[in-house]
Amino acid sequence: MLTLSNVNKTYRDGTQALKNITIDFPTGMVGLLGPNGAGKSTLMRTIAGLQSADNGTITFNDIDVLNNPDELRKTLGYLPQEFGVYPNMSCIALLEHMAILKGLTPTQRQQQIPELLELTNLAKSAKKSVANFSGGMKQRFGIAQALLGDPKLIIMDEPTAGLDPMERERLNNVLVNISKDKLILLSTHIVEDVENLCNHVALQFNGEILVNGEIPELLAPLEGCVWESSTSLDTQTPNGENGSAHILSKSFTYGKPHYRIYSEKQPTEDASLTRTTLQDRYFFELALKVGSHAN
Ligand SMILES: Nc1ncnc2c1ncn2[C@@H]1O[C@H](COP(=O)(O)OP(=O)(O)OP(=O)(O)O)[C@@H](O)[C@H]1O
Repeated sequence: MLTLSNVNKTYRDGTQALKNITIDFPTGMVGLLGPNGAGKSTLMRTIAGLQSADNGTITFNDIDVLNNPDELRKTLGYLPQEFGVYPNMSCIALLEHMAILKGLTPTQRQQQIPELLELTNLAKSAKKSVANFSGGMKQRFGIAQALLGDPKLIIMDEPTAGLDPMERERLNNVLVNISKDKLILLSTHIVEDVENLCNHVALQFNGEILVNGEIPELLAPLEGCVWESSTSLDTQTPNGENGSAHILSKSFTYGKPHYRIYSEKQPTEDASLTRTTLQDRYFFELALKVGSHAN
């Protein structure tokens, strides 16, 4: 269990990136979902002990993370948003090098490196230079290095960013296979990835955690109130006679608009009730904070 209590972070220019974050993350695959600038990377880097918090406490099992980041590092795997420039080394040589830096013994290295290459589907490319890998292969390499030493806490900052659909699917398969006895914290602004992979999710916005829980629990309050419609609402009716109604999202099908509307009663003539998705809850929470964005 990872526990954060009253964690705050304000950057030197006055940006308050974390506002009194108090949250528990259970074992398994956990999604941290939020728009650009929500504070996800700041939170991930702080949990990983890579930057300080102004105050508060973070514990992972019995480790006091903020006061003892070296202790956490022994059981941490971290996949940053940007890896920077890769040296011109083969995939296997670079993994070997990183394993040595992580303190793995020769026996552990001999056992783990081939296993990780298989798991991440890189065995056939082991002798190729990582610098020449495609974006998806680099992300899979990032996961392989994060898993060296069998860490119990794995932090992945936007692992699927910039990947094509096939590579995203490949990466998702790898992630599902490794999440058995570990806490994998995955930050993203792609709702679908969280819905596909995670049972537990925290929604972050403007430095705050808006809601946190198992996905079915988060969807329950909106059940029976999400409608699909090809027509928009005439006006937003936050407290109108017919109860509150607002547009959650607007998309297009073959060029025609398609609305998802939150409403306690049928909001338009052609509206039909539909299954609530995590995206609906996400937009519902954002609308409460900033107003509907989809008129
Ligand atoms: N080193 C820094 N100095 C000043 N402000 C920063 C710094 N790093 C991040 N910020 C600001 O803190 C806020 C949160 O940024 P952060 O990168 O943590 O968000 P994010 O949710 O990861 O965003 P994205 O999805 O775009 O990566 C933003 O307003 C950002 O501009």
